[in-house]
This record gives sequence, C-alpha cells and structure tokens, in this order.
Amino acid sequence: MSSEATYLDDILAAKRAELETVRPGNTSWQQLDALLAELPPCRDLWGALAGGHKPRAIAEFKRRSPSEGPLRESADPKHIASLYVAAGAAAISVLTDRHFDGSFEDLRTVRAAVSVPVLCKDFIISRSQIIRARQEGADAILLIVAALEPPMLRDLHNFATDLGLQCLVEAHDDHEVERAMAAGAKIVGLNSRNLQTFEVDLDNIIRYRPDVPREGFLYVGESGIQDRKDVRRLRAAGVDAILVGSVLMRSEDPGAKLAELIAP
Ligand SMILES: O=C(O)c1ccccc1NCC(=O)[C@H](O)[C@H](O)COP(=O)(O)O
Repeated sequence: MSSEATYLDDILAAKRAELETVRPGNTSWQQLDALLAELPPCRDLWGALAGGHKPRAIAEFKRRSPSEGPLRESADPKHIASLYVAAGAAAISVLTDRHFDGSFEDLRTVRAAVSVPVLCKDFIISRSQIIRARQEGADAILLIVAALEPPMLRDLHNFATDLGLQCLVEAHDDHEVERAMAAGAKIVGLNSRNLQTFEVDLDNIIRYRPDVPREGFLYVGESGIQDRKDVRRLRAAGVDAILVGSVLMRSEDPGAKLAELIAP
C-alpha cells in the first residue's frame, strides 16, 4: 500500500484492473430484460430486516479478512449459512472479493442452501458487476459511498434497483450518510471499521444514528461487533440491524455465537 492511499484505494485499484480483463460489451436493456425473465425474483432484504425483534442480524460468511487474516479458510458455506439461519439470521452476507478469499461459488452455494435474502459483499464500481451479482443469485448488493463519486453512486443504486436488487449503502461518517441518502439509499449501513487504519469504533454507529430517519429507512450497524454487550448498546441506540462476520467465523460454534449475540 502506498503511504497516502487507503486500503480501500488499493482494493479498488485491484478491482479496476480485474474488471479490465473481463469487461463485457454494453448490455442493452432488451438483453437485460431477457436475462431478468430467466432469473428468479430477488428475496426481500428490507422485509427481512424491518420486522421482528431488533436488531435483526445479517450474518456474514467470510473466510479471511485484510484486517484479521485467516478466520475459517476451508469453511463449508452451506453448513455455516444453515447454522446462521437456524440461529435466527434474517439475511446472510457473502464476501465475493478475492481479498477475502471469497467467490461467487460461495454466494451460489449459500443462496441455494437458505431461504433468507443473500447480500453480495464486494467492492462494486460498475454496472457489469451488478449484472454479474444478479445472475449469480444475489438478492442485494453492497455499495460503498467512499468508493463512488455521487453521480456514480446514484447511477449504480438506480441500476441495481431496476434489476430488482436492494442496496445496503455503506457510510463511515455523517457526510457519507448524507451522500448515501442523496443517492436514494433506504438501507443505510454505518461501518465502524476505518478502512485506512482498520480501527473499529462502535461509537460511530451510535453517533450517526440520528442522521438517518426512523421512518422509511433502515439503519445497519456494521463491523467489529464482538459480544452481547455491544449488541445491547446498539439496540438501545435504535439500530435496526447488525452486520457481523469475524466473531462468528472465528467461533467454535458460529450458530451458537450468533444466537447468543441476538438473544433478547
Ligand atoms: O473486514 C475487513 O478487514 C475489511 C477490510 C477492508 C475493507 C472491508 C472490510 N470488511 C468488510 C465488511 O464490511 C465486514 O466484513 C463486515 O462489516 C463484518 O465485519 P466484522 O464483523 O468485523 O467481520
């Protein structure tokens, strides 16, 4: 990593290089309509997160991470996803980016194994990635505010919506929350992990909660959640859902750990 670039910058540069080698030609709306007619409808992430006991959990399948290294490298996605759902996960997030040893094969396996919505967790910077995610079975995608200029964020949000996908739009501070909502986001995530230093500060999730209206929006607290105490604090702050990965994947029993975290 260069001294000024953030880790996110480096991941995005790698993503751009990767896309250069596989970029398909422009897909017409006619071709997209034909494609959509072949695909099953997306499962409803909003619906899964809006109802029931709060916070709802998006449990993440993550083999390794840049900040923590190996977590559970040879894990079976079908097994882990089934444990998550049995423990009460409202949705499953699957890393598909190679910096996490992720893949679309993992996403497809999880989608086939469970009936809850599946979030494609990647660094999306182009329409072609959104088409791919939809084809591979994603019900929802992540869009990262820091990775996209405002017009592009809005364009990708609209494009994903047109394909039937819902978007979790990730912010890191109040300015990014504002940009997320200006782009049309209804499901706003606040990532507590600083992608430059990897420092985690759950207080940021609580700090920026008032920036997202409670009516018509969902607020998701992302990253760094470790125990019931953390979840209790986020619940008290009015967080609608949590996105949690590492602590589950590292745990001897990921299902039991999730059940413990979200128990009323
Ligand atoms: O997790 C990382 O190390 C990471 C590094 C660089 C960019 C993104 C990263 N994580 C993506 C995520 O959003 C998390 O996987 C997700 O919020 C779950 O976080 P955690 O419970 O801390 O695994």
